[in-house]
Parts: sequence; structure tokens; C-alpha cells
Amino acid sequence: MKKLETLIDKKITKSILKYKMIEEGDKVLLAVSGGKDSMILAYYLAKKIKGFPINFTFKAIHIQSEFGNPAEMANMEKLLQSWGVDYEILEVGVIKRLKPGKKMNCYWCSTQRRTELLKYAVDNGYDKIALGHHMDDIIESLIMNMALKGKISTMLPILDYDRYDQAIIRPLSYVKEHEIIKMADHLNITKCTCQCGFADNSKRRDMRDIIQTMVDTHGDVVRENLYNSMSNIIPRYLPEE
Ligand SMILES: Nc1ncnc2c1ncn2[C@@H]1O[C@H](COP(=O)(O)OP(=O)(O)OP(=O)(O)O)[C@@H](O)[C@H]1O
Repeated sequence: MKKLETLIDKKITKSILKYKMIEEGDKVLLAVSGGKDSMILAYYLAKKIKGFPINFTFKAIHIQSEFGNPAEMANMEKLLQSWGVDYEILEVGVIKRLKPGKKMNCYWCSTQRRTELLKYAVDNGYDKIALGHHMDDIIESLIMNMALKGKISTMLPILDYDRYDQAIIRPLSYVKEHEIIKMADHLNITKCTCQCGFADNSKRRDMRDIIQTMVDTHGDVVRENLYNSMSNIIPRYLPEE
């Protein structure tokens, strides 16, 4: 387990330094759902505030909507406390925000969360908002946008807001989901399930299966190759519009 723990740590350091995600003196706001990805990030950032070459502070924030699971939240709080993480729970009712006749969906819900996170960051002087997306999320989005939207784009490791000084960062960009799952099991991080009943992740699941088929045939390096392909564009061998 020590080897995996160090590997994940190195990958987080690599992405922070490569993409200049955290700068000297930054205040980082980490969005934690209580699930494995953002909790793993909380665990590593808690270790990193001591002895990282760049000085920064961070606080975890959980947005609690009507769809949380109290038992999972209790586990989240217990773990954050055991790692010495400063955290806050923000209660945000989302149901009343839904326009008449509109149905709830994951995209809409995450937009509500994003708005609250940005507002909190602006009001309280946070420079960066850290999210728990990892390499698999990024390559699934890439394949999904290509196959279903006819465009090449994905979620970025770092994204500056146009109209605010804040930026979104994804320090797990180089970490693969299976590495997170193993480490999360080791740390007793439980699965976090939304209770809304409207979640439809079928398209993302389809993309995951397609990537897994390629991995089964050509090895895990397929994930890195898909990720690296986004910064290895050869215009000469791409058709013009
Ligand atoms: N209720 C919440 N409060 C605060 N941040 C959240 C919440 N839900 C999601 N997030 C943030 O948004 C990211 C992506 O959310 P998503 O719902 O796609 O979860 P996920 O990929 O299952 O990740 P996780 O394992 O962290 O739940 C999370 O990693 C976390 O940083």
C-alpha cells in the first residue's frame, strides 16, 4: 500500500506543479462530496500543507442538499476530523430552485453546487476551488464530447474564471480511478450515493466501457495515451474544416 500511497502523492505533486495549480500563499477551497475522489484529495492535501515546497492553506466544504445520506456524512466528518482537515457544511436547498415543469438532472445540480462554491470562495477570499475529478473522468469526457457532440474538449486540470479571480483546479488529473478506489478502501472511505433518483450516468458509463475494452486489449497505458493525446496535436494530419 505504501507504494500506491507514494505514487498518488507524486501524481498530485506533478499536476500541481505542471499546471501551476497552487501558488505561494494560496487559499484553496476543496469541494468534498464525501465520496472517494474528493475525500482522497482531502487526505493528500492535508498531508501536503505540511512540508510542500509551496505554502498554501485549505479548507474543505461540503454542500448539503436535500439528497445527502446522513450516515455517509457522519463518516465523512469523522474522517476529515481524523486527518485534521478544517471543514464546513453548507446547507443548500436545491429543489425550490427548480423551475416549474423542469426535471432535476446531474448537470443542473452540479451547476447549483458550482455557483455556491464560487460564491463562497469569492466572499471568503479563496483563490482556488479544488474538485475531485481524476484522469478517467477527463478521458471519458474527451471521448464523450468527440463521439456524442462532435468536438474535441474535456474538463481542464486548471480553469480560470473569466469574470472572477478564482480558478477551478483538479489535482487528481494524473491519478487513475482504480488507484483511488484501492487507496479509498484502505482509508475506509465509503461510497457516497446521491438519493435524488434522477441520476442518469448511462452515457458516461458507456464511454467508460469503451475505454475499458481498449485497456483490456492494449493495457492501462491507453488511459495515459488518451490523456497525453490532448497535448500532442499534429495539425498536419488533421483535416481542415
Ligand atoms: N455535495 C457536494 N459538496 C461539495 N462538493 C461536491 C459535492 N458533490 C460533488 N462535489 C465536488 O464535485 C466533484 C465531482 O462530483 P461528482 O458528483 O461527479 O462526484 P464523483 O466523481 O463521484 O466524485 P466523488 O467521489 O468526490 O464524489 C467531486 O469530486 C467534488 O469535488
